[in-house]
Amino acid sequence: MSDPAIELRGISKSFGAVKANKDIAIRVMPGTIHGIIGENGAGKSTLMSILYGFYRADRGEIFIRGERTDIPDSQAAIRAGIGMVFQHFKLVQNFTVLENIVLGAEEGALLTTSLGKARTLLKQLSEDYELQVDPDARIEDLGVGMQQRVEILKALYRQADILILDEPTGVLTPSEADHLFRILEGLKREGKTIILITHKLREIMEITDTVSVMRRGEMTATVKTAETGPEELAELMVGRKVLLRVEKKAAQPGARVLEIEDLRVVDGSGVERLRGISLDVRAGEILGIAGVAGNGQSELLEVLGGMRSGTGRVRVNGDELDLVGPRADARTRRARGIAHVPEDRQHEGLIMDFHAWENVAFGYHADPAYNRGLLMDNDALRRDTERKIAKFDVRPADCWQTAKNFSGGNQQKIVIARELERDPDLLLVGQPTRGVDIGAIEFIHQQIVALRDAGKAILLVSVELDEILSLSDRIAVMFDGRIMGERLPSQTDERELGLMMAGITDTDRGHTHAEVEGNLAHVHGKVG
Ligand SMILES: Nc1ncnc2c1ncn2[C@@H]1O[C@H](COP(=O)(O)OP(=O)(O)OP(=O)(O)O)[C@@H](O)[C@H]1O
Repeated sequence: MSDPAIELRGISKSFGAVKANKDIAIRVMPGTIHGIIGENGAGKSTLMSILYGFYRADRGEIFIRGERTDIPDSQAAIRAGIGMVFQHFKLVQNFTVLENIVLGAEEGALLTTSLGKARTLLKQLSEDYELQVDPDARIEDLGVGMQQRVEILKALYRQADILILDEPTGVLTPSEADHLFRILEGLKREGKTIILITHKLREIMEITDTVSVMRRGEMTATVKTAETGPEELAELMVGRKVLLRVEKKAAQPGARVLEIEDLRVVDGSGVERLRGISLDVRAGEILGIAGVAGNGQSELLEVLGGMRSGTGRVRVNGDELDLVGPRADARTRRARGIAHVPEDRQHEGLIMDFHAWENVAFGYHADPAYNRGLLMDNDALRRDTERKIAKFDVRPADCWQTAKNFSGGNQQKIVIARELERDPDLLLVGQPTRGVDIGAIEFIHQQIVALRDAGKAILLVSVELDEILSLSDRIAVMFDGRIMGERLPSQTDERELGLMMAGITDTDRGHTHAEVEGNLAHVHGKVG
């Protein structure tokens, strides 16, 4: 039997008191796709960062193709044939594809000669692996799916034969994700080794050969994918049975809480992002907005949350909201009973250098419960944060930890805890479970349903059709700044929603698959 492509022995890494990796052992065989799953904060990204030379392990050894290898930095990882495709791409936005690919891998002083050679090699790689991209396109003009292809090409150009992908499908449309999987299968056939980190068990079942489970810093199990199933994996990850479907009673919709008429938003470059949205959400109801990212869903949440201005009419509990001017801000919205979980937690949901408790305190400054005369009652705020952190199982449960040092999923839990615990009349929630593990997804979904059952109105935006279909009482599909139509979850399916998301309605069915793909590519091209 051949040596493992990667073998880690006894890898440990601590950040202060947090033991992110404890005595990890794993063997990844060449020519296989090896999945790594685990709860938020289990230590997956830390382990991959050690393998890619971003962090140094406190202890332990790395063997690449049977040879003990020291990986002090990412140059050493690249020399060892390891490539990494990040969640947040590291491409230079105003460079072309070709320039990005050669960047850092230039051969000599004469960049022009190497650009010529690079172009030939790039063309070859694109053909071999179904990774077509225009070498002269600027990154800023490409959609996320294309940018990801560039990242993969960049690794292949550097002759990586081990590829690490950290949650690669989080930002992709379903058809882009399918394409990515075909690429990964192709790479595997060529003998490459792939490590795939994902929270989506469906992807693990579909594409991996072997799957390893991390739990609280330890590698707790490695199983053959063919010999397991989603329920068993969920239990291995979380240590208990997890409900993979949302359990909820039929909705009991009451009065209209949110009423929107002809809402329009024009962005900074004069492009109309919302082109006359009309919809309403009742008390005790979840309205899900399905759509490919970039079709106006973000602008909808932002204008309702008081983060950008618009025109049209919006009423909450019968009272008109200002859409421009000083009273169109987030603070006024909060006072009107609106809570907002923004889609982009790192930029809009949290201040990354602030402590957890300070982040949980946002928006509560005017609350008499936390005021002591003219000053904030910080002790009361911290006690309150401790309660919320415990309830939402944020790990580590430390209100003095800075936001940036929590794992991605735990950052999301902090924002969700803050906003859901406001007990709002209207909850605006964007991508509530992005990057969140299945145990936490179950919990967050239960909390959203509980809020609905308490008679609150919920406007949910998600690119995950599963989530939209299982949580929503009604679904509206957005395309190109408009509502394409509404459906009841029981009367539709992923296929119909997928077509509507590509701008195709019942009346113009009969489009070919290529036209739908073309439409989607068009949407992406515009979004960049
Ligand atoms: N630079 C850092 N400083 C302090 N603590 C850190 C740092 N990086 C990670 N941690 C902690 O190490 C633990 C493991 O985090 P890691 O990001 O590896 O988890 P993960 O399994 O990738 O989680 P997720 O699924 O949420 O991305 C967490 O408790 C996290 O808070």
